[in-house]
Amino acid sequence: MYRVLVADAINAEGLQPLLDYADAQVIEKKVTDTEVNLKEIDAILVRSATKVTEELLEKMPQLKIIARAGVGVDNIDVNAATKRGIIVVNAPDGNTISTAEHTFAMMASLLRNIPQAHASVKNLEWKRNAFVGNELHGKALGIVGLGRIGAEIAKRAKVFGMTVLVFDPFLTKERATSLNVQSCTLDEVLEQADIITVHTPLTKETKGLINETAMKKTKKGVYFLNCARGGIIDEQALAVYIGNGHVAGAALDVFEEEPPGEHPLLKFDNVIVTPHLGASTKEAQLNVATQVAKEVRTYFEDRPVTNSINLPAMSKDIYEKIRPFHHLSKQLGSILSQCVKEGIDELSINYSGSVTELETSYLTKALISGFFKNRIDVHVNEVNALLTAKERGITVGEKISTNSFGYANCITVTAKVENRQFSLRGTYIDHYGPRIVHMNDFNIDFHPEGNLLYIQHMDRPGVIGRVGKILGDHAINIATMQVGRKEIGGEAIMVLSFDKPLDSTALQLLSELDDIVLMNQITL
Ligand SMILES: NC(=O)C1=CN([C@@H]2O[C@H](COP(=O)(O)OP(=O)(O)OC[C@H]3O[C@@H](n4cnc5c(N)ncnc54)[C@H](O)[C@@H]3O)[C@@H](O)[C@H]2O)C=CC1
Ligand SMILES: O=C(O)C(=O)COP(=O)(O)O
Repeated sequence: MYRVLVADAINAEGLQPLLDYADAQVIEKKVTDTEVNLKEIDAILVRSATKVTEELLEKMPQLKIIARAGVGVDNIDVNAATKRGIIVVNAPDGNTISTAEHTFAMMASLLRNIPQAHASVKNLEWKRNAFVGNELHGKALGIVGLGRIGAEIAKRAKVFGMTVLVFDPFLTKERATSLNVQSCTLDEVLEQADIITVHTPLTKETKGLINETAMKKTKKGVYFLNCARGGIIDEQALAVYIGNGHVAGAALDVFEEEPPGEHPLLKFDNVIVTPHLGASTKEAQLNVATQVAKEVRTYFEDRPVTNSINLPAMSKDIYEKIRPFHHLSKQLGSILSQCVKEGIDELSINYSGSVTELETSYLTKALISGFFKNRIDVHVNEVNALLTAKERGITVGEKISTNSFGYANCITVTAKVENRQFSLRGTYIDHYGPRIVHMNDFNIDFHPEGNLLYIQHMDRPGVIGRVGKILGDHAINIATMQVGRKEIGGEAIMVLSFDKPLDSTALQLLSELDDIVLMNQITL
């Protein structure tokens, strides 16, 4: 039974995919609630209120997936989650329209003094001259960050007869042309725009992007909007520039600290505010809740999630194609780990044939996770595989080659240790399954499943017989046996499979046999 903690106010109807799932128990409580046993939680659903810090993650050893019912993941320590192999997903487009509409409503309100006029009339006043505003029509709107929300705002601004100037370092010419916006530098936006609105995520690069130096470059009478994240526009600088009359007004939905408390910006009449309401519509909340509930359920059902922040995205079709190779990669990693017991310096993975058409980086991560399974205490999966290898000083190399050794597809992995290397090659044959076809320079052919014994020995008469006798004496039934050699009388290998693992006495006797060079029991 999976335990899912819904830690923030998430639309109840949207949670239905999880409530309907027999293998999940949904607990709607805050992380600080003493009734919640954080140690048992497998999945957590949050909005922006709950801060998923490294400290919180330490208290949740079972946690497998963090789902953000919204866009911004700045309240989640994604690096700490990744290190622990915890998948982070969000709902990237469920609240785009709501946030764009809210920003537009704020912009119109700001230029027409609607909140101030509303309060005045409610106060039984009728001051028509006090609230003379400005038209949006004909104004230059500067958009910083032309992603999903920025683009929806640009479309609306065009309909209102505004010129749209955009600063987004990742904006392509094609996208700028198709949205009919002018691609600019940040300075051009600052110098030319009448109204500036920010729509980037909050990152190290965007924190304080609009600071005092930036504000100095703006036109006198400029308006600012922040419906993205507190801190992208430096609050102190804004207060100074509103205070000295350079900035005509600001509309803020978000703050560096939420709620902002006694904030200097709240004292200005020309600063209008909402309590982080961008995504707060029935439609958006239903969208984002449904999206993340489905994602978490998908994850529990062992299918690929779509909107992960720390895993490559994969459609259902692609996943079906990659699935057999994913399994083969894990098995290759696991066999390698059981055959090379010492610490390794390098893992090189070579893909050839049809498998190269797939997302091989995902297979590399699967192979590494198979390698670390049962080797280290940390739970390693595709999320933290590369990071774990790096932390342990293992260099990982991935190559694509044209030689597939006569097979339709091939994955070859070589582990380099100080003075030796060990390689393995696997293939997936349709309607037949995964096969290991090459092991440490020997051709072989076996199914990588169950209890196996790998023996490297001298190719001399009687070796196979002596191995058989020891196993027979211990009443051990050999299920399958494959042999391979390079030349007569040289070294050879055998791979045997059994119904159950060998006991230590049989293993000891086998290892003492003359002519046996290397022996490894493999459990898959
Ligand atoms: N007020 C609210 O309730 C809501 C706020 N948001 C905030 O809005 C942000 C944007 O959301 P979306 O448009 O959905 O995200 P998005 O990922 O589609 O767009 C972000 C854009 O910012 C651009 N960008 C990144 N770094 C930049 C930089 N240094 N300078 C200029 N542009 C940069 C990216 O290229 C991208 O085009 C979210 O990260 C979130 O923090 C989102 C939803 C609701
Ligand atoms: O989706 C986002 O990034 C938002 O800021 C919305 O936040 P919320 O879920 O309303 O707390």
